[in-house]
Amino acid sequence: MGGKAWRIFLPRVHRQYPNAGIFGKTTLLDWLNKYTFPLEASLAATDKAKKVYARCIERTLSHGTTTAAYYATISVPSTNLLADLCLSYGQRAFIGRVCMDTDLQPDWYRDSSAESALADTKATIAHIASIDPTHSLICPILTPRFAPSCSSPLMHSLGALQKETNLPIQTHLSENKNEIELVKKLFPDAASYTDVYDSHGLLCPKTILAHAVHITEEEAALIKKRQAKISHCPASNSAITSGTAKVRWMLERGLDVGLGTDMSGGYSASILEAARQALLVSRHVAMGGDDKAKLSIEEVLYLATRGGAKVVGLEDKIGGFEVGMEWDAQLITLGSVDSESKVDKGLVDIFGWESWEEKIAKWVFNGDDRTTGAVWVKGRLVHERQ
Ligand SMILES: O=c1[nH]c(=O)c2nc[nH]c2[nH]1
Repeated sequence: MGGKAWRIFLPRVHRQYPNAGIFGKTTLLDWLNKYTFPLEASLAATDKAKKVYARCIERTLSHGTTTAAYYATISVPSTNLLADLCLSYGQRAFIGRVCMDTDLQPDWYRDSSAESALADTKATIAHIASIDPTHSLICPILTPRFAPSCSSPLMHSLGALQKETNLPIQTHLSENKNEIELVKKLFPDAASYTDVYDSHGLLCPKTILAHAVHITEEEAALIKKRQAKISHCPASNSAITSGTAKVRWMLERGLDVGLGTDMSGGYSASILEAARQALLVSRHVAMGGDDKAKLSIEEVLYLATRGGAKVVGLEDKIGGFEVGMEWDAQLITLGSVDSESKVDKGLVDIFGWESWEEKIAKWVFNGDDRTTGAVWVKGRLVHERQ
């Protein structure tokens, strides 16, 4: 496979990158309080944020991630810094200044009001307009963290801003059962968790809903009707014990699904790892009695490439090799075992008798950043393995 190129996208990353792998036995709500809010708050210090974000971008590029949707933090300077860094490294990115104004989060890490959250969101939008006016590489993304984090006025104002600007939106949906119970308590009049977003004008074709592990038939129908998109985050869903999302079930209902690493709920910066985990989680769903739930290698690679491109609304530009698309690609190099059984430097042992499909399968299960030789975004070489 050396000399061939393959594309990979990453529709979702968090700013909690330094916590990758640190989650203990927590689940979503205690994980947020114990690990996530303290780290995010600390990134208001721009020298620390610079170190963290630069490494995160280098790391995701080294794994072949040409496009990322980032949840930054509530801090405008450090969110703007993330946008600057993505632009200078050449990574295509959606940059979200996180909105969260309720007392779910501690007073030392939350927006002081819906008005200030909106004003700070606009400040980041203005900054990105100043560095990339046509959003050719960097685009703002409206980011209400999740329903329990946001007051109704804040969600309404972000819904109105979306209508005014046509910018994309990202948020979390139905990740964990305790979270769903909390949403029911906080929004007793809503028909469902998904309906909370819909009734605030936040569900549209440009909405990326992360997780959606426990959505009901009615919620799937509403997501389909609004043409909102789903980011499946299998590593995170397992790591913080959220549940097994039923991706086959989503696809059968015509939903658009891509993959997310969701660091640091997820432990890895690699979208290839997310593809692997999506395949394995689908087998856990199958073990629950639905054998057709299993996803194939082709299907998880679709989710990681064209699926992800559609989730971020760039399916006409990236995700495939059609004439007229932009050159976002990675070069993948496998190993080879020679006749004396000496192994070359490659990571994946190819003996020479494997079919093309078998080589791809070996790569999916055994590859990592060492098999990513080079990465291009919009034709620019943004990573080369030394
Ligand atoms: O995976 C997640 N990461 C987060 O930061 C978050 N916040 C709310 N819900 C969340 N889920």
